[in-house]
Amino acid sequence: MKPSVPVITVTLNPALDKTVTIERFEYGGLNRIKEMRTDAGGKGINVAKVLKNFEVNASAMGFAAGYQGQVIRDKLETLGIRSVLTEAEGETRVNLKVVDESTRQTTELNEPGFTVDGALLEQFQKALKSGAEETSIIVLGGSLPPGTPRDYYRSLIEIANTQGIRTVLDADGDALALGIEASPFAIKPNIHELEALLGDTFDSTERLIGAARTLIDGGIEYVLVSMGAEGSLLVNRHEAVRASPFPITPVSTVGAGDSMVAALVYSFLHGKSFEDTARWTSAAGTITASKPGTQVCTLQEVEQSVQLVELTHY
Ligand SMILES: Nc1ncnc2c1ncn2[C@@H]1O[C@H](COP(=O)(O)OP(=O)(O)OP(=O)(O)O)[C@@H](O)[C@H]1O
Ligand SMILES: O=P(O)(O)OC[C@@]1(O)O[C@H](CO)[C@@H](O)[C@@H]1O
Repeated sequence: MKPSVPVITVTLNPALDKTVTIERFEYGGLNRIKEMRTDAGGKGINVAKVLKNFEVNASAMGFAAGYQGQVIRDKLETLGIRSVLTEAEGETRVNLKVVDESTRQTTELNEPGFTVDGALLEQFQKALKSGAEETSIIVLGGSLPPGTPRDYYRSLIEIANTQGIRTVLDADGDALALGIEASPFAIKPNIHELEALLGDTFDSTERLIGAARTLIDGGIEYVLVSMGAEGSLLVNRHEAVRASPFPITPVSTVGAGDSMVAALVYSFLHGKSFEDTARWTSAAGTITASKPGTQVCTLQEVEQSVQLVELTHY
């Protein structure tokens, strides 16, 4: 019997994340690297890593190319994550994450990635359709590789909708703007992505809730907005809760947003209350922000800290 796979994550543009730590980053100067690590990255892949830690069976689908693509597959296999990454031509990107120890800030340098063609994209749609037969949630995350039509997420969400599968979209720019036209079940923009999407700035929680409700009126069920150290806001048609993270020493915030997406999926699968969902997503993001490289939170760490998240109801 085939094992049931409740979640598929889609990463069309994966990356080998190379995180370098520098004592004090000097723009325009010579910077000596103190520590370095590489992780399998890309938003959907990070979500799959967290779900693995949360004991949820997930399949990481998408593309990969060349030597770096194989490194990613091998790393996922070592982590015990099932991956179905269709081979593309060229080479998978290396995304450089520079952690400045003095400011605790991370600067990200993301490559565009390999180029894909129409035939490969069509093949992927078919693979997703048949792979999703036993799936209840599909997560679509990250940038689209060059050659991908900007409305590709919309087409994948439409496929999921016709199969009665819930979707969570975490993208920015046109990929997000066009993707939401198909009414994904949930989205997780950060505040900057949301402001860019709606062409406005939101200087109060009330205004932010109003913006989220505009999207909900368009057919999305849940909007989770992340705001870095300022925490997050979870909104649906009836409720809105702001979550303030517990104090941490940020080490590398890369993957923090993806950990929130994974906790959102986990909360949906376990039928958690709206309030608990706000706690779980916040705790997951916060713990990952306190870890080096693209390393992510564990189930035990999140369970131990959910009660430390402070909630404000609106
Ligand atoms: N400096 C910080 N201190 C405490 N918590 C943080 C900090 N930075 C991030 N977090 C936690 O991580 C969550 C997600 O952060 P952020 O809004 O930066 O996500 P993001 O931009 O989607 O990140 P990424 O795309 O790199 O995964 C926040 O809601 C918060 O809980
Ligand atoms: O360039 P994209 O696809 O928008 O984002 C890719 C990326 O920055 O997102 C993840 C963190 O969320 C990293 O693992 C990866 O390098």
